Amino acid sequence: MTTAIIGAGVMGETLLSGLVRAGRRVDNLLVGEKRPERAQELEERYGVSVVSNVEAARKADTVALVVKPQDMAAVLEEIAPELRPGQLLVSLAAGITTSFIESHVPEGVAVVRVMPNTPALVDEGMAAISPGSHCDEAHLAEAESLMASTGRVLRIPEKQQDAVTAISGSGPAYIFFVVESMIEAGVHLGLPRATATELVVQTLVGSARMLRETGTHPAVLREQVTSPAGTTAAALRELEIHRVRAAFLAAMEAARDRSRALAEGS
Ligand SMILES: NC(=O)C1=CN([C@@H]2O[C@H](COP(=O)(O)OP(=O)(O)OC[C@H]3O[C@@H](n4cnc5c(N)ncnc54)[C@H](O)[C@@H]3O)[C@@H](O)[C@H]2O)C=CC1
Ligand SMILES: O=C(O)[C@@H]1CCC=N1
Repeated sequence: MTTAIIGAGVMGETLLSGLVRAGRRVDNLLVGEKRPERAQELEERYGVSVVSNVEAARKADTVALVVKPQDMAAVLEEIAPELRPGQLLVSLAAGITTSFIESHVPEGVAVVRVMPNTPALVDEGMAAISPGSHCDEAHLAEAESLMASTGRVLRIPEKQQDAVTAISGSGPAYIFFVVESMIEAGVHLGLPRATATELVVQTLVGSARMLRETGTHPAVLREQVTSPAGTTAAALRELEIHRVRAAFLAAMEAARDRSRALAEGS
């Protein structure tokens, strides 16, 4: 089975590196990438063949589309003449619907929409997948196995994809923003930057493992840290005064709305 990745930027390389780590032979992988210097970098780093999009589409059983949503129509128009019924297109682009892709390719080409995230780079990715209308169980299983090489995979109805994009697709950026803010706060409180960074990163990793390994509700875990009239209660009161919970809700609604707008080409 040959897999092609068209668009090898941040997310395309994340997928490529995951497939290589998972033991996929590079002679079963092809890459289509517009920027020549980037193509050369990937050939040197992975020993993978970078070919034209047309050749990638002709030779591959599965084609992963990892270009920006705004570039999707042009790529589909370019590769459509090479595509055949039964072939699988896996789109990782935010906002782009399976019906949009199906309307640009020959009848019978199977389409799966995926929302991945960058922790896939360390095999801790979260991907949500949804089938298009010509997609059978084998196609969905193939997309699932592609994404399982870099983390967890959830099957979801496509109508949930914009919300998923707002939560787990963009999610790592919110976490990194919180981490950055806590490190800066540590520096303001007089800690050396390296000390603040180690404290925050280990606190994040430890808290994440507690959530996963205990299965306890986050509110309960938070209460366990919050001593009566203690330091944590003082800090949490400030977060509530500054409406941080409401800000998270507004931020994720904005991301969901942006994902919907990308579907309309804006
Ligand atoms: N970066 C992230 O955290 C996530 C990104 N995505 C989705 O992944 C897709 C790619 O995003 P990034 O990797 O962040 O963007 P990027 O800009 O890093 O990568 C896009 C790549 O596509 C290439 N490209 C553009 N037009 C092309 C064409 N006609 N033929 C071949 N290659 C072409 C560009 O040269 C670039 O290397 C987007 O649709 C985005 O919505 C989804 C989830 C998370
Ligand atoms: O910001 C974006 O549009 C992409 C999709 C999800 C994460 N990054």
